[in-house]
Amino acid sequence: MLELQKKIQELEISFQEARAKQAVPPSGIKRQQVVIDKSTSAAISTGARSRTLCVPEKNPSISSSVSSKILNEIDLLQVRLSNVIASTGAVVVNRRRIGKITDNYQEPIGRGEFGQVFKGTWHGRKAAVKEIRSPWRCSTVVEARSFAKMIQREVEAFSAVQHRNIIGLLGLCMDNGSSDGETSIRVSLIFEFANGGTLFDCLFGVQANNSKFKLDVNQMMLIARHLTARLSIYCIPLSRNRAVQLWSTVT
Ligand SMILES: Nc1ncnc2c1ncn2[C@@H]1O[C@H](COP(=O)(O)OP(=O)(O)OP(=O)(O)O)[C@@H](O)[C@H]1O
Repeated sequence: MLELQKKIQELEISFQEARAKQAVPPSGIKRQQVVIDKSTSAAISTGARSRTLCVPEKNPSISSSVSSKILNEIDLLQVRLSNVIASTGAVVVNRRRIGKITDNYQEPIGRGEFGQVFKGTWHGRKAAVKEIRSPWRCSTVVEARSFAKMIQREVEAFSAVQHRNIIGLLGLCMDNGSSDGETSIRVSLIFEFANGGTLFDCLFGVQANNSKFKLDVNQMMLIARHLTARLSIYCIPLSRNRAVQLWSTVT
């Protein structure tokens, strides 16, 4: 009996020692906690480290598969956009070409809801390059898809409405603007340059009192007729101050 009690005591002691070892991590891991940074935490984080650094725990296998799905979305969008613009004469160019066209983004000329517009030169003529980045880091496939849909709608609208009074889409560039290991989508749209500014500016804004661009009632009616005739065919909703090429109509 005594023998059995001794054995049970020994077992309890070794069990407690084993529990104590599990609770205290080895010193090597403690040192790693100090040097760990946000960018590497996804690959090697444990619950304890994440709490120490307030970095949300990520499952490395899930995030890398999401990333590759987002990259697939980008590829798919590129194919879809190439198809959309195929019949318009617009072309797909690479990022280096955009740098050349805008002279490395030297001259910003405006800002819209989704990004900046830069002045550029396209085959010897003035152009405007609209830079659109996904407004959020596309960290989920759903986010990437919804951004891709928005871009596709914009490009489809410009490709469908081709008229001398509406600026034409000349080309586009699309790539993955990833940084810090996070994926974002970057799109550049190259447009004809609208010398007359926006239609809104011509009717009500800064251009309205400029004798070169000031419109009389007949010209306003003509523009309205041209626009409505074209838009009634396509029924595409355009934003209020969409840049409209008034140059040819006014001069
Ligand atoms: N083709 C162009 N030629 C000359 N200037 C342009 C052209 N496109 C845009 N701009 C300038 O850049 C500004 C921002 O244009 P952008 O199209 O981004 O804005 P937006 O009409 O508010 O569009 P969105 O709502 O889609 O962002 C315009 O107000 C205009 O001054």
